[in-house]
Amino acid sequence: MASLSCFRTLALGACNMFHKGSRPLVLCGPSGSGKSTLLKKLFEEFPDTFGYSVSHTTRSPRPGEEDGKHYHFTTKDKMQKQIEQDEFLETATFSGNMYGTSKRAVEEVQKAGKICVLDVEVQGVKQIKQSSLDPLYIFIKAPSIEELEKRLRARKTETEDALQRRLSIARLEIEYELF
Ligand SMILES: Nc1ncnc2c1ncn2[C@@H]1O[C@H](COP(=O)(O)OP(=O)(O)OP(=O)(O)O)[C@@H](O)[C@H]1O
Repeated sequence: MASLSCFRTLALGACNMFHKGSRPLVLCGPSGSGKSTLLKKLFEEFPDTFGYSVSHTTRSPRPGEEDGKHYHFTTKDKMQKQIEQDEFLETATFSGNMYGTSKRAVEEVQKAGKICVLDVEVQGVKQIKQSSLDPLYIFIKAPSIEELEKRLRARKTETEDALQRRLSIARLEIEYELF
């Protein structure tokens, strides 16, 4: 995959050039652009260099998902309180569930001596830009909306409704260059 070597070079190069301490990387791009695919390969290839921050969510765990590993599973009340206490870098609501990245989740990766990588939606990017995190941003560009649709259909993870929702958000993100 050509884009993987570009991404690898960019991620490592950016960290070598700018990195003092452990400056996080924020990865963003439309649904289907390949963020998870690239991250999976990056973590496989450099397990000691990069670490993923564990997000919070108020949705129920799916079979096989472990608390603290895949997500920090929490309640709306608890998460709301933590947001009020300024413990989150970014939060979003999707399909009635809250999601977010806590400051502590990033610090835990940094304490382990790794560069923290965050995979966030456009709303999250806007919030992170207002925070003190000061990360490096990597935008994964989509080849075309048609290609995104083809990839998301082939991934077979979405219902038709969810797929259409993702595509209309992607279309707006691309048209208005929201990133
Ligand atoms: N460069 C590529 N060329 C072709 N197919 C790809 C490429 N990158 C990823 N894919 C495929 O496209 C689908 C979407 O990729 P992926 O899940 O990584 O996207 P994503 O950006 O993380 O999406 P989301 O934001 O919805 O989680 C996957 O089935 C993946 O195998």
